[in-house]
Amino acid sequence: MEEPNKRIPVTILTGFLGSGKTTLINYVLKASHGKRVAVIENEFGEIAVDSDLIVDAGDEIFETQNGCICCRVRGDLVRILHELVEKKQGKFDMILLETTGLADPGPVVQTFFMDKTVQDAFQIDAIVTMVDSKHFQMHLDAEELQKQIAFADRLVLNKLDLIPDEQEQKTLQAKLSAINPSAEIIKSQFGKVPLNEILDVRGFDLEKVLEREPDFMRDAEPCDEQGCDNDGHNHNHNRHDVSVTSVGISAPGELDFDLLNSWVQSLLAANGQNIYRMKGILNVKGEQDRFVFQGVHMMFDGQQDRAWRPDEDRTNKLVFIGKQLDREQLTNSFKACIVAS
Ligand SMILES: Nc1nc2c(ncn2[C@@H]2O[C@H](COP(=O)(O)OP(=O)(O)OP(=O)(O)O)[C@@H](O)[C@H]2O)c(=O)[nH]1
Repeated sequence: MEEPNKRIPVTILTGFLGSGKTTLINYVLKASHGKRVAVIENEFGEIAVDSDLIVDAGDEIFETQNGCICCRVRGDLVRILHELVEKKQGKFDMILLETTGLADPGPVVQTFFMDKTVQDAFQIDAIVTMVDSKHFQMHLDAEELQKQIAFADRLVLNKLDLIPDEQEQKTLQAKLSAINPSAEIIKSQFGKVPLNEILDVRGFDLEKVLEREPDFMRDAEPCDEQGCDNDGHNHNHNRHDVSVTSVGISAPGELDFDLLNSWVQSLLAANGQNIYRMKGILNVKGEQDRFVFQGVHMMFDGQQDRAWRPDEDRTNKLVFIGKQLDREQLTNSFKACIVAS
């Protein structure tokens, strides 16, 4: 076995839907730390847009198949890690692994201890959990969120611009500490954190996990479900709250900006509580730039991003994640914003 310090550190970045994981990744990629970073992206939604939202900083982005790596596509994570060992050895100093907003970090961690090639090549540096200070209390009954907080070595209390009151910030910190007293809490706005507090911190300790959950590694049993695409490692097919679903829309055409605006307003007024997350890259008529569309519950942000590349496919791509999503209604009402050609 190689020396532990020769193994590539992996930062597992977790956090509920829309908490700011991709924003933090972009901050890390743009910062001057001199490290070569490989990013592994895992998305829950039917259509993947995160890899298109990551800045092009010359780093490599690997996308797992859609579906959560904590269950359905765990084998795909192992495949990517093997590829990194076989073809990319010596090309990266660290890995940032972004899990879906609904991931249970436990099985993701197990993956790093169940395969010899992976175990010899990688070492979990820390589990960093992003917490949306504006919305996390709405989801505290979600088991996924509780596990993300409980597993964290570092908790990044993000979006503090939305909670300016210091007393309120302290109350939020106390709530997090009640769930996980040992994780250090780092305050943040738009993912801006001192990088030496989240990277290369040697914060992960399997012994600590085993103290908390003695059966943690014993849970790893082969799956014998027919048709399962997992490579034999443990996972629970009912791990997620099944009432949370995703609707993806992929539609060519140019959008009328005013119609788009009214559509978003009425959508949020009618369904804001149930739409946990929406995001997309849109083609607005008359614009040379991509329009990036982001929503977390009632908070919506739409802005122009970089220019479309000449050979780029301008198909509108968007995804909704939430409860009681009406696919037909969402798709038809969105398509009504496309300008007739
Ligand atoms: N006001 C405010 N908005 C933020 C902050 N950090 C991120 N956001 C916004 O929150 C939205 C979601 O951010 P992302 O970084 O995409 O969140 P995520 O955790 O990667 O989302 P998923 O991967 O879809 O779960 C975006 O519109 C961001 O611009 C912050 O500190 N303050």
